[in-house]
Amino acid sequence: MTVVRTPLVVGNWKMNGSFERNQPLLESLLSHLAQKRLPEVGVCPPFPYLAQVGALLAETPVRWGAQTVSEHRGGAYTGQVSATMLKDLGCSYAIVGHSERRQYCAETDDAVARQAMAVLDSGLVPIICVGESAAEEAACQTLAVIDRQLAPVLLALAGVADEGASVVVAYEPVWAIGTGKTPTPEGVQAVHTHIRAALDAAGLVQTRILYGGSVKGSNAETLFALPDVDGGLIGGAALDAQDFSTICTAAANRLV
Ligand SMILES: O=C(CO)COP(=O)(O)O
Repeated sequence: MTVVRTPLVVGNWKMNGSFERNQPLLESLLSHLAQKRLPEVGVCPPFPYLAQVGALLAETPVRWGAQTVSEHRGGAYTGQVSATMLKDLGCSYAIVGHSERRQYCAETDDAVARQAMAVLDSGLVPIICVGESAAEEAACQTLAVIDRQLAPVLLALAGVADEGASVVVAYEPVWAIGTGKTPTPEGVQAVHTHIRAALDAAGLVQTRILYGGSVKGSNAETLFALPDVDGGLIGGAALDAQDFSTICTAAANRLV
């Protein structure tokens, strides 16, 4: 049986944007995307801009989501935002376990798995990030690190395997983020093959695997032509409407 996975491109704005800059960026993006064959496309601005972005993107093909989320459902967790609140804001996605959160906010593999389940339980799609550091890559630990990061997620998802289409995994080598460096296409494919096998073994055949880390308009086509790359998670290039739209169009080549 051939499994069809809709290609997906998500822009992670990180801690960038302002009310003033968001509107022209999105208007320009929408005009670049108009009349194009599109994959599924989303943007994840900082929390304060979700309502603005949601209002600008309502009735357009572009969806929106958050960059992190609480693992808790509600209550005395000062400063945290729950998945149901994101749902109220019209979000489609929440990124969890981004390496910047693992690094700067000490998020653990188990906490990331709990966040992913909170997102899933609220009817949103978790985009679960995994990836090795430069030191881990140099020590040939890439696959071991990814297995360790994915293990609690796969355990938590064991009971909800039929929700595979509602889960996304993003492979982001930490050393490729914001550096202009990317693994070779063979290197990307090797890791994606490994993740694909782990997901398939867990019954998550519909789960999409994105690549992230210095994706640009200039390399997107090569990366998205790889058999197990279902799209991309884009940082810096998502802040440039033209570059981001080129990346989106490259992913549309995967549409069947
Ligand atoms: O971290 C990333 C997306 O989540 C990737 O960032 P860059 O595309 O800027 O390398």
